[in-house]
Amino acid sequence: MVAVKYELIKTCKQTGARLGRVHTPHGVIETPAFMPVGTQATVKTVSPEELKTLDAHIILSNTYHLFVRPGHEIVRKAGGLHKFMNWDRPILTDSGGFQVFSLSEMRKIKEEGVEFRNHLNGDKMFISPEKAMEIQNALGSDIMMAFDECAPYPAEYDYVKNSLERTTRWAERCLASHARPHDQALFAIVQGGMYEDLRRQSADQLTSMDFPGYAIGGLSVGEPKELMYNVLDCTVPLLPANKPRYLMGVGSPDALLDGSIRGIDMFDCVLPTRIARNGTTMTSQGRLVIRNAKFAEDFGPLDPECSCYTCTNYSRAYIRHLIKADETFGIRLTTIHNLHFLLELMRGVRQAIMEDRLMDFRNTFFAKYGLFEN
Ligand SMILES: Nc1nc2c(CCc3ccccc3)c3nc[nH]c3cc2c(=O)[nH]1
Ligand SMILES: [Zn+2]
Repeated sequence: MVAVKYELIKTCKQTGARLGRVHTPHGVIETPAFMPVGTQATVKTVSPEELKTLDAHIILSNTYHLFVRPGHEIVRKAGGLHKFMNWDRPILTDSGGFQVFSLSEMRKIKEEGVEFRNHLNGDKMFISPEKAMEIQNALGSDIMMAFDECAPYPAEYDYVKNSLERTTRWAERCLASHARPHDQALFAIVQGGMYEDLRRQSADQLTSMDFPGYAIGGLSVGEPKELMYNVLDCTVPLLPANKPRYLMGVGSPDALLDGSIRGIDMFDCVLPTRIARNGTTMTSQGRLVIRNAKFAEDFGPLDPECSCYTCTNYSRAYIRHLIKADETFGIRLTTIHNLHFLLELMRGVRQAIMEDRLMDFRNTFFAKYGLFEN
């Protein structure tokens, strides 16, 4: 049996969105899906039981972070990441290249791999495609990402072309050093920057190697949203319809909707957990910054339309007090709400695809969501 199998349930008649299921050794992921990020083997401040209550089907973690701390050998000795963090549902791990570039100083890219300094203690370290596979194998993630280079934005055409060709060679090396193809699926990552012909070159080279799933990388790196959508419009059709498509690093509510409409199945984003830590919440009327003085005596729920643990049991005034007092419980409450908000949004997307009304669902959401901003 292969590690990951995609089941296409139906395609929305109004849009290019698909309803599907990704079957993995640790369970099924209903798609389109939002995947919470747990970079250091925890979705910050939230327990696995709470994640199950929120009905998160899969969580993400990071090769780079677990390599530099505590070290992948410790996780391997613990019996793998599922055991280590007490999460028995699917786990996807990123391959580390992106994090090296966003976190560590003095990194050097070579054909062999990437040399960098451990961002915690300055030690010189090295990750190659083979090393990235060894680490993810030790972690035991259900879905591993190929070792790639996410080209910076903006970047020269020639740089992006050389970079995507190296990423393709690295993907071949990942495939060649894949120890457990029956338990762990290896997804390739399409690069090519914002150049349509380079996206096509990257997609054609990688789809010819027949991976069980494909990610679209090199986006959500500071480019304007419409540029991201242009890249999606030219890249998604090049990917096989019978495999999952994962848009890396994308998770704002509007992008989840417009990415789903363009046929993306899996999304990740640190946004819901990251903004929660400074008290910013996503509500049906848009972003609400709970620190704002106007909520000091507001004893209503964060979001009157939300049924999550936070909105059922606590008031804006109380959450504002906790965040102002830097109380961890306040961050737990905003994180639980934000995760519920995005997971609930994707449940709505899946229901709308089932009923062929995703464009209506999107337009209704957009009409309300911007209210708080202006
Ligand atoms: N390997 C890789 N990762 C990316 C991430 C991290 C996603 C991630 C996965 C798992 C855990 C955390 C983050 C990106 N985030 C924003 N844009 C991104 C682009 C890429 C990319 O091109 N390649
Ligand atoms: Zn809520």
